[in-house]
Amino acid sequence: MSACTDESTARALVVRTARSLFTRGLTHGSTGNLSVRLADGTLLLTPTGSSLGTVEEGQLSRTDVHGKHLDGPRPTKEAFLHAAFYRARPGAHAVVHLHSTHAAAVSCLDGVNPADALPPLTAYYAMRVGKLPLLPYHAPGDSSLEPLAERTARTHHAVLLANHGPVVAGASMEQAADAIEELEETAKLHLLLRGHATRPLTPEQAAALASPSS
Ligand SMILES: O=C(O)[C@@H](O)C(=O)COP(=O)(O)O
Ligand SMILES: [Zn+2]
Repeated sequence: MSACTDESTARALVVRTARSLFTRGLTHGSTGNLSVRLADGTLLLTPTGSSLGTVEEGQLSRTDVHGKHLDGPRPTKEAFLHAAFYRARPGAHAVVHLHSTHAAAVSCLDGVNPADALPPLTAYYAMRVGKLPLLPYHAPGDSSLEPLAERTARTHHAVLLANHGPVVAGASMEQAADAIEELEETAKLHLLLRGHATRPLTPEQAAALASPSS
C-alpha cells in the first residue's frame, strides 16, 4: 500500500490483511479495525460491528481525515483514532487496531510505565515498534481521547490503549501489520518472563536499531 495504490487494490489489501490477522487469532469476534489512506486523502476503514474474518471489499467505509463519514456503511467507532494517526503522521498509509491477547493483557497490568509499556526485549521489537506509550483508559469510541492520541502519534507510530489493545500506523499495510504482530509477540515474551531476571536491550542498543517509521 502506498499513496499511488489504486482503490480496488487497497480494498483487496485491507480484506486480505484483516482475514490473515483474524484467522491467526490476532483478534477475535468483531474486535479490531483496519484502515488505509488513499491517494486522494480519504480513508477506507472496516465498518463498525464487522468481523475481520468476514468483512468484504465492497463493505468498507470511507471518511475524510477528520473522521467525517463520506460513504459506505458506518465506519468503526475508532474512526476518530485512525484519523488522528493519519493527521499526525503524513507518511502513514495504514492503521491497525487489534485486541491481540498478550498486548491486551499487558494493557491491563498495574504499574505499566505510561511512557513505554514494553521493554525492548529483542532487536526485532526495537526495529519494528520502539517506544510504546500507554494511553489512559477511555471507553471504545470515546473521541475525547482524540487530542492526546494525535499528539502522541506525532512522535510514536505505535500506542497501547489501557485495558483495551494496541494501535499501530505504518507507511504500508504490510509495515503496520508486521509491527503490530511483533508488538503482540513481545507482549507474550514479557508475560512469559515475568518473575525471571531479564536483560532487555540497553537504551543505547535499542536506539541504534530504531527506524524512522512512518
Ligand atoms: O473495542 C472496541 O469496541 C473497538 O475498539 C473495536 O475493536 C471494534 O469496534 P468497531 O470497529 O466499531 O466494530
Ligand atoms: Zn478495540
